[in-house]
Amino acid sequence: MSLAFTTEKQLAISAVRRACSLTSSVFNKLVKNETLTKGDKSPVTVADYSAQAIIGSILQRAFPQDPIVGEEDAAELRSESGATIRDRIVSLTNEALVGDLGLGDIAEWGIGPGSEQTPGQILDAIDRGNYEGGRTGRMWTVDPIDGTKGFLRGEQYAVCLALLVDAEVQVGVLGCPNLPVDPSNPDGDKGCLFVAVRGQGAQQMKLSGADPTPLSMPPYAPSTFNFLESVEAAHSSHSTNDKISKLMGITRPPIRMDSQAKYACLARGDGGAYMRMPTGVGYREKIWDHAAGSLIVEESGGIVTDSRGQQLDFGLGRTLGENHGVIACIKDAHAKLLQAVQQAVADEASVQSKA
Ligand SMILES: Nc1ncnc2c1ncn2[C@@H]1O[C@H](COP(=O)(O)O)[C@@H](O)[C@H]1OP(=O)(O)O
Ligand SMILES: [Mg+2]
Ligand SMILES: [Mg+2]
Ligand SMILES: [Mg+2]
Repeated sequence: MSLAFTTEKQLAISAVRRACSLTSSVFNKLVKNETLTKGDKSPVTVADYSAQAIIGSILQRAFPQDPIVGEEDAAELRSESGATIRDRIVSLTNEALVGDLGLGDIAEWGIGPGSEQTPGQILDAIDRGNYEGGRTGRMWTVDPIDGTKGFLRGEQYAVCLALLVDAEVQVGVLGCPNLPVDPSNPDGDKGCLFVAVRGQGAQQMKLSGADPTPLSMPPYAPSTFNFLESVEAAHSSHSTNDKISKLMGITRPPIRMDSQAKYACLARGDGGAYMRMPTGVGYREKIWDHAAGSLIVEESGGIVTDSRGQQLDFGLGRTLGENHGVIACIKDAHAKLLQAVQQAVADEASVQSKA
């Protein structure tokens, strides 16, 4: 019997790997005027656009019927002021597309020597990410660089791609170019790829595709349990985590890291929970920030819910809807953690109502 989603899994690995080699090489060459600030004040670089163009272009060739919910769009690049950055993105994308075929790559996906695209095709590949999402059918979701701030600091970031079918994540891939392959040797080789298919487990491999190893989360051990959380205090509430941590009796400090690399690290046994509690500014979490990572954690034996204990709903459109936070955790610690979360949320609400 052939396994479900074999082609989709291989394609997602190939696309993410190609995008990762681009982001790594751009990091070393990035110049100041290659970073723009978007309407919401967040940064976006030529690497974000080019990585989305690569993934969009490969998906277009392999699965032309599948819509894509992607973080970036090409509107700015189509404007007159976007000409310089557009030319750079076109040449970076083509450089990456024509790179030699690697393990599992298929030339029919529009990669390898001779696969150049026109500027118009490259902008269209980025704009394929404009799909609004929804509850039914197949769709991909892509975050070409998750944790752009981490990328710019030379720290953690992730290239993220997931396939959803009827609002359920079926395939998830995270490429983490700056993540140590062996967590016990932080100064050793860097560059990991994490992949999961629903019902088939999760694996870590090197970015080259070599050395696939199954992931399985360790059982709950109170003495080593701690939180993974954002570096940026504006993205999730450090102070709420601190209260939850005290209620749980956790003594180890949190591990701060940008991007969905937190899901990947949790899946391979770091910390014990990835906590993303809202900061109260009305921000809605995006589906591309959680689809791949949540499946990787679930397929490694973990559990992912919001702060009410409910499953994340990927069928609401481009966002996860009203923000009740995200809690990804070792399965047998989840009930205890949820109790502490609800206590902390109730305490915060009562302090606010008295203020
Ligand atoms: N106010 C906010 N609350 C939560 N997440 C945010 C907020 N602003 C931006 N983000 C998103 O958080 C993600 C990074 O998370 P982390 O802090 O865990 O690394 C990015 O996708 C980033 O979006 P963007 O890509 O638009 O910058
Ligand atoms: Mg961004
Ligand atoms: Mg991003
Ligand atoms: Mg993101």
